[in-house]
Order: sequence, then structure tokens, then C-alpha cells
Amino acid sequence: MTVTSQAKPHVDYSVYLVTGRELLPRGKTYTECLEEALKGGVTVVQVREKTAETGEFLSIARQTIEICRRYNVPVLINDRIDIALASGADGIHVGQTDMPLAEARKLLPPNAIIGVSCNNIEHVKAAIAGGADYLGLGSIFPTNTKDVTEPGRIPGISGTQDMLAVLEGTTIQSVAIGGIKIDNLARVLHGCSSPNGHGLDGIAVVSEIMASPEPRIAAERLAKTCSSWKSVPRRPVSFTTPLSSAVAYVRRSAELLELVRTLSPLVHQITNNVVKTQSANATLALGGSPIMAAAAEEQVDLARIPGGLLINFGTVEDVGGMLAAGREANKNRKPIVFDPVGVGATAHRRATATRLLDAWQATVIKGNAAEIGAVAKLEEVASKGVDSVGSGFKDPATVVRTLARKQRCIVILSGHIDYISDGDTVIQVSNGHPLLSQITGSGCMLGTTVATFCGAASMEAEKEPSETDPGTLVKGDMLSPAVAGVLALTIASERAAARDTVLGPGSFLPALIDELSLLTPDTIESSAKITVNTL
Ligand SMILES: Cc1ncc(COP(=O)(O)OP(=O)(O)O)c(N)n1
Ligand SMILES: Cc1ncsc1CCOP(=O)(O)O
Repeated sequence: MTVTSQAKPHVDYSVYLVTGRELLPRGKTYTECLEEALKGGVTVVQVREKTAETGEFLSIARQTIEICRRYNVPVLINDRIDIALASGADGIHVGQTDMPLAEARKLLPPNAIIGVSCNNIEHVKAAIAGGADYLGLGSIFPTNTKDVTEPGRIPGISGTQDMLAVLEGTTIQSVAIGGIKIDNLARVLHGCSSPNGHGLDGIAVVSEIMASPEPRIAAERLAKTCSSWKSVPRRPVSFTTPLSSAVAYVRRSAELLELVRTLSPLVHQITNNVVKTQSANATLALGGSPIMAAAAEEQVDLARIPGGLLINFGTVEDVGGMLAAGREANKNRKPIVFDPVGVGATAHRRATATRLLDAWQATVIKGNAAEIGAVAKLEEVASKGVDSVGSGFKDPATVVRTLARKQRCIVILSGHIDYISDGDTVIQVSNGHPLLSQITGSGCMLGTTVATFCGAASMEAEKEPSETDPGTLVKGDMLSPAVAGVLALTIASERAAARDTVLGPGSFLPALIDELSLLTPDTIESSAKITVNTL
């Protein structure tokens, strides 16, 4: 190898190209593709040849190194120590069934880079103990490039979060791999982080570059998103900006109400049959524009339109549409409010919530104590159907803060007092009226009001594009609109219940819709009861 008597080369893992000559589009040669990808900003290359004879592999490795040296980009070899040694590559990448790390270390010069594929935390612990330089974590998503159908081969975003937690406190670098495309890159970078903020150093792709007719553009897009992501301040939830005081949240909520009325955001709602009419009316009353969508075929088109997306699985139908809508919303940096209604009630609901949250990044997860407990995998609060049993969590602030860090989104825990957190700040809202719990679907209406405010805030941010946009997952700050959505419904409920004409739940619901439409910025400012705690 060329590096025997030197220090280990510095490797920037931001955009890691793993080659795959079989994927080249017709008319494009390997060296053309490689050179274009390097011009586009690929920072490290792995030569991966699954079918080539040794002589051909060696020749490809040498050509790759000759080209990459001109761009000062390191080259690693997949699996084959002999090819790495003979070609003078900078190191190797090994999988779990390849040459063991300890043996590879003995055979290679001390300054060789060794990367190891990991699918679970046991692999990560072994790779740390063995002195790996970097880890390839995945597969993140299913992919056509490699057979990852064997159980355990797709740890997904949540499994990768667990692996990153094991890397905390080490200097071992990591990349995610498997099904990564420009359209899901911001979601991968945002989602793949431990609760304490240990994130990825880069991403590895095969087909996104190798199969592209324009590899330079493909690499440029990946590089731009990665560098924009790296420039976004590392907070648990990158799409929130905490304000300085309770007064500031209340003032911003009042402003956002005006904004809802001016912009009238489209609020695309995939929701359950029980609440469709009242949720659509609540959206309209606030000033938003509801569209209740049930057909899978139209979810992607709707998810492209600026505004907010609500995914409420109250009657768990059309999971395919929910998956597609959420992915498209992430791609368009549009906020997603996820309402996992009754998630604790059945194994099917729990599995569906996990599947959805692995496919797309929620902006806000809202639920009652039983729902939030089920998503957080806590057993402290039991559920009865869609309702919570008992008086709730002993320490609700810690529950919402911890879940927000884990799910990398805002969490709203609804109840007598509502708790809202982005993983750092916890905001408590004490507005509301007991009649809210006596009508069906008031929790679903809360999802709707939050999605309406988030939609307006993202439309406002869209007007002022910034350099960091490609690396962000949602346009605009989402914590204040989450608070505004809670305040709007709870303050309207107090005003509705105070009406002489309201005699019980039957007359309360229409009065609540009226009060949502009559809400003014001044009413919000004079009625809001909130406290703010920041870590
Ligand atoms: C960066 C990176 N991560 C993971 C892999 C997969 O390696 P492995 O599990 O050995 O599978 P093959 O690539 O050999 O099919 C990788 N190559 N690179
Ligand atoms: C080599 C490898 N290891 C895990 S998934 C994968 C293939 C990734 O290819 P693509 O980027 O085309 O999904």
C-alpha cells in the first residue's frame, strides 16, 4: 500500500461513492462516471466488484486510484485485502461475513483505513473493540442494489439511531447506506442521530450516482445537501428555534393566527371516518383550507402542494397512502403532523406506527398519555381503545422531552395540561375545558389545528429561501406553530363552554367551531396560560 510509513489519511466521509459498474447507464463508461462524480463532490470512493475475476478487479482498482488521486480522494477496496495491498489503496471495507477485523488489521499496514458494515448494536460494539476507523450503518431502506431481505439486514432509521448511541464518546466515523437518494437524504441525515445528538459523518450510495445519466449533478446535489445539513446548528430537532419567553410564544401564536387567515394553507388530511367533518370544519373555521383525502392514488400529488399534512390513523386504513404522502412531504420539506390514534390498543397499530415513522420524519407527533406512552414504549399509562386510563405520567415533561429527542420531532402530549417539547424546551399549556374530553375526536381536531398552523408557518418560510434549505427537513420554525395550534383549540374550548347556549357535549361542538372562527390575535394574547422550561 502507498501509506505504510505515513499517518492515517484524513477521510471526509460526507459523500461516499460505492461503485457498481453493472448499474452504469447505456453509453456511459466507468471512468467517465467516476470522474464526473468526483467533479460533483464525492469525497471517498470504495471499489466494489462482486463478480470480477481477480485480475480485472485489480485493474479497475488501479484505474480508480489513478483518477481519484488527481482529486485527492481516498480509495478503499470492498472485501479484498489482496487487491488493496496490490493496488496501493488507502484501506478496505469489510462486512460481517468477510475477513474479521482483527485479521485484516494484522495483514494491512497500520495506517490503513478499515471500515466495517454494521446492522445492529452488537456489530457496532465489536467494531469499536476491534479498532475500526469507520462504520457503514444500514441498510437504511430497502434497495435493489443488494439483497438485504434477510431478517435484521434493514435496521432502518430507528435501528441506526440505536447504533449511533453506541458510538457516542468515540471518534469512529459513520456513514449510512442503503436506498439513499437525494429525495430522502435530508430525512436520513436528520433522523439518524442518537438522542444525545451523535449523528452521521456522511452517507454512502451506489445507484444514486452509478445509475445516473448525470453523475456529476447527482453528486453535486448530495454534496450540497450534506454541507447544508452540516451547517444547520445541532439541536435535537433541527426545525425548531426556541423563543426566549412564554410571552414571546404567545405573541408569535397571535401573529400565526393572522398568518393562517392571510395564507389560508391547504391542510391535506388523511384521517379517520369518525372525525372527517368536524376536522374539516375546524380547519375552515381557523382560516385554513381542508382537503380530506382517502384514495392512495392521490396522496403524492396532494403532498406536493405547500401547506400542512396531517396523518391520523384512527381507523388504520390506506397505510400505503400514508407512507407515500409522508415521503413526498419530507421531499418537499412540508410539515407532517402524525396522530397515532389508539396506537397502544393493538399490535397492528403499534407495528404500523413503527413502519410509518421509519419511512418518513414526522414534524410533530401528538397523542394522549396512552398514545405517547405506546410510541415511547413506556408502560406507565394504559389505554382503553383510543382513550388513556388513569391520571397520566408522573413526569410528563421528561416523557415528552425524551421522546422528542428519540423521534427527532416535536411531541405534543394532550391532557388536562398539554405538554409540547422539541427535546430541549418544554412548554406547558393550561388552557382547555373538560367538555373537550366529552366529545369524540377533540384530540383529532387538535392534530388538525396544529397542522393548520404548521402549514402556514412553512408557507411563510418558503417565501424566503436560504442557503441551508437543502439540508433542512421542514421549512420554517415549527415549535411556535405547534404551540399556537394547542392554544387555538384550548382557548376556543373555554370560550365555547362559557356560552349560555352550551348545555353539554352536543351543543359544545358547534360552539367550539364558532369560537375557532371568532378567535382573534388579542384573544390569544389575553387568554393564553403557558409556561416555558428550557434545558
Ligand atoms: C460503506 C459501506 N457500508 C456497507 C457496505 C456493505 O458491505 P458488506 O456487508 O460487506 O456487503 P457487500 O458490499 O460486500 O455486498 C459497503 N460495501 N460499504
Ligand atoms: C452495499 C450495500 N450495503 C448495504 S445496502 C448496499 C447497497 C446500497 O446501494 P444503493 O445506494 O443503490 O441503495
